[in-house]
Amino acid sequence: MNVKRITDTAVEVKALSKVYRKSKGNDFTAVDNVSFLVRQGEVFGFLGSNGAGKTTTIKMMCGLVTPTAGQISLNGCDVARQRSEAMRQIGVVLEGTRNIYWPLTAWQNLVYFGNLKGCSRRSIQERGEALLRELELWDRRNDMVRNFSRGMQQRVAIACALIADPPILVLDEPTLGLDVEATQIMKALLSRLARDHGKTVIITSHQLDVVQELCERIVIIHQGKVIADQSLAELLLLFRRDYYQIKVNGPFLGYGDAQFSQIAIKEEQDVTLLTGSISSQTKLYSLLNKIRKLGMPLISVSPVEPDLEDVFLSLVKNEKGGICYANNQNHA
Ligand SMILES: Nc1ncnc2c1ncn2[C@@H]1O[C@H](COP(=O)(O)OP(=O)(O)OP(=O)(O)O)[C@@H](O)[C@H]1O
Repeated sequence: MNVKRITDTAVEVKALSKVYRKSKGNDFTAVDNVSFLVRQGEVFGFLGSNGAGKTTTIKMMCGLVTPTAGQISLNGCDVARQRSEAMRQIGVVLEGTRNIYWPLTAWQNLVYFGNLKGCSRRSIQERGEALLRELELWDRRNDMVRNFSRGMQQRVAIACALIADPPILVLDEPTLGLDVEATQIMKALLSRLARDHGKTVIITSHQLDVVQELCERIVIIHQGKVIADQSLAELLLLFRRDYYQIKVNGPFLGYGDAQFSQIAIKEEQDVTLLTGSISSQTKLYSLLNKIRKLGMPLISVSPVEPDLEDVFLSLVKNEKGGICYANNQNHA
């Protein structure tokens, strides 16, 4: 049992915490006792609202931030104690930073990062060509990346992260700022990397439709703590029985009313859609009563299948945080 778990696990994050020391003792806990596993070869989603602690966790995984407590192991190599071996396991593309050099060509970037990671000249030539062909950039290899579209720059960054052939690839917001076509290309690429090349792909994203399409398993963190750790299928089932959509005519008139605090509100042309987890008939009738009192004409009430965005909002909006804690770490 143990052996299977060790060989199957690509990333093990155990009781990880990060406290940022601030002046006058105002310390801030960005990551709070976080544990999760990522299996080899899976596409894994690491989700959370702004400021939840995702980037801090990822930076600890790739050795850029030192944890206050806890351990991270990458394919069995401890990031703190076997640093160089652990770093050989992982390629990272961080969001909001220049992961590649804009005045260099795509090819020069690959050579630069290949050298930095200690790859031989031959392996840079062979792997660099294979990567650029796979990412459909071979014909543009001699163009400066400054002149590339954002989607192409993102693909060059992924090629550079993969030049030393690490088994784990971590991508922070891989589809941010990409148009529909570039997003499709990126999604297909990430699926292929896991399916055909056996890579473990970890992504963070606020684009939950992308995550829903790609990821087999998902961890959600909120205020530094894990609030869900499930397969996508299990997450989607969490609120299935008590998820309703209420359709009313006209604009929403209940902003600021606490009764709607956990309901997603979407105004669409002449109608408003109120969607959320309504866990009892009493709550449903009380909500309908409120809608009547506010003078919003009711069109329909129907049970709906929640998507990942609905589930995410229900978990994160839950005032008690953690009450919906959904955990399934049984990977054996
Ligand atoms: N170097 C730092 N010093 C102090 N606080 C920091 C530092 N880096 C991050 N934080 C704080 O830690 C918290 C978590 O930040 P982090 O960047 O990990 O969140 P995130 O989940 O990646 O958010 P986003 O989705 O907005 O990128 C935030 O409140 C942030 O302000």
